[in-house]
Order: sequence, then C-alpha cells, then structure tokens
Amino acid sequence: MHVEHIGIAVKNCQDANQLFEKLLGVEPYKAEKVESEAVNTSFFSVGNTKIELLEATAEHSAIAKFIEKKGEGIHHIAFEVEDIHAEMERLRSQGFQLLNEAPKRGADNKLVCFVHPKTANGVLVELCQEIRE
Ligand SMILES: CC[C@H](C(=O)O)C(=O)SCCNC(=O)CCNC(=O)[C@H](O)C(C)(C)COP(=O)(O)OP(=O)(O)OC[C@H]1O[C@@H](n2cnc3c(N)ncnc32)[C@H](O)[C@@H]1OP(=O)(O)O
Ligand SMILES: [Co+2]
Repeated sequence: MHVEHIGIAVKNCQDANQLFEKLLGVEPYKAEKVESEAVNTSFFSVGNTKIELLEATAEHSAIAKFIEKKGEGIHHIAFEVEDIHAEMERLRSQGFQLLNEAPKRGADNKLVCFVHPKTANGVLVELCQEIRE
C-alpha cells in the first residue's frame, strides 16, 4: 500500500492551481470533473504521490459541506491497493466503517471507496485501485 494522493478541499481550483504551481514548481497534469461526487479535481504529481485539489460543483457536495464546516484544507488520504474488494472485506472484518457498499468510479481512472473518519482516528481514508481495462 502506498499514499496514492492527498485530497485538499479548495474553494476554487483555478486559484488553488496557481498557488500549488508556485508551491510545487510544477503544473497540474490533469483536471477532471467527477459528477458522482459533485467535484472538480486538479492533480499535481509530487515524487511518487499526488496532490488532488477538490472544488465543490454543488451545495450537496461533501467538499462543500467540509469547507462550510472546516474551511479549506486537507480533506483525505488515499491509499492505492491491488484488490479493492479484498481490502474492503479486510477492513470490514477489522471493524472499520466503510462509506460505500461497493467500490465506485473515482477520478484519475480509479475505483474508490471511503472509510468513515470516526472509525479512523478522525481521518477520512480513501482506498483506490487502478481500473485495468
Ligand atoms: C471520488 C473522486 C475523488 C477521487 O479521489 O477519486 C475524491 O476523492 S472525491 C472526495 C469527496 N467525496 C467524499 O469525501 C466521499 C466520502 N465522504 C463522505 O461520505 C462524507 O463527507 C462523510 C461521511 C465523511 C461526512 O459527511 P457528513 O454528512 O456526515 O458530514 P458531517 O460534517 O456531519 O461529518 C460527520 C463527522 O465527520 C467529520 N468529517 C467530515 N468530513 C471529514 C473529513 N474529510 N475528515 C475528517 N473528519 C471529517 C465531521 O467533522 C463530523 O465530525 P464531528 O465530530 O461530528 O464534528
Ligand atoms: Co481522492
């Protein structure tokens, strides 16, 4: 398992892109809208991991709620796994609360699921598996 990306909630991807370009010295390699999560995302490659900027596209978005409550900032940590179904079963058996019954399509060509922060020391954890066509 390795940290696939760190998700950061931002009010506006365009503004945050400019800030992270200055911070990281690289341009984002991808911008992607994920309708199912009501987010726009922007990805920066940093070493062997990534920064995922997330902007809400609707009031019901998890990102909109997060920013309303906590402001902009680190939102989640995503770990890449080989077999997301097996990992979901393993985590369930370990007592973690999963937020989705089955993996769903995320950004950047991944299947994803989430672990409720209240069962992970206050950290929203995402598991992601590369979609192998
Ligand atoms: C999939 C596209 C992309 C990708 O990588 O591919 C993404 O990463 S999309 C990311 C956005 N989508 C999600 O986050 C989906 C999973 N999240 C959720 O289902 C909700 O956000 C949930 C359940 C974590 C919280 O929703 P809820 O409606 O319960 O909001 P509350 O404000 O009532 O929160 C309850 C409780 O949890 C704490 N909380 C909420 N968000 C976070 C967080 N990101 N990190 C840590 N803790 C969080 C919140 O403070 C509340 O705690 P309390 O002690 O009661 O105040
Ligand atoms: Co993510």
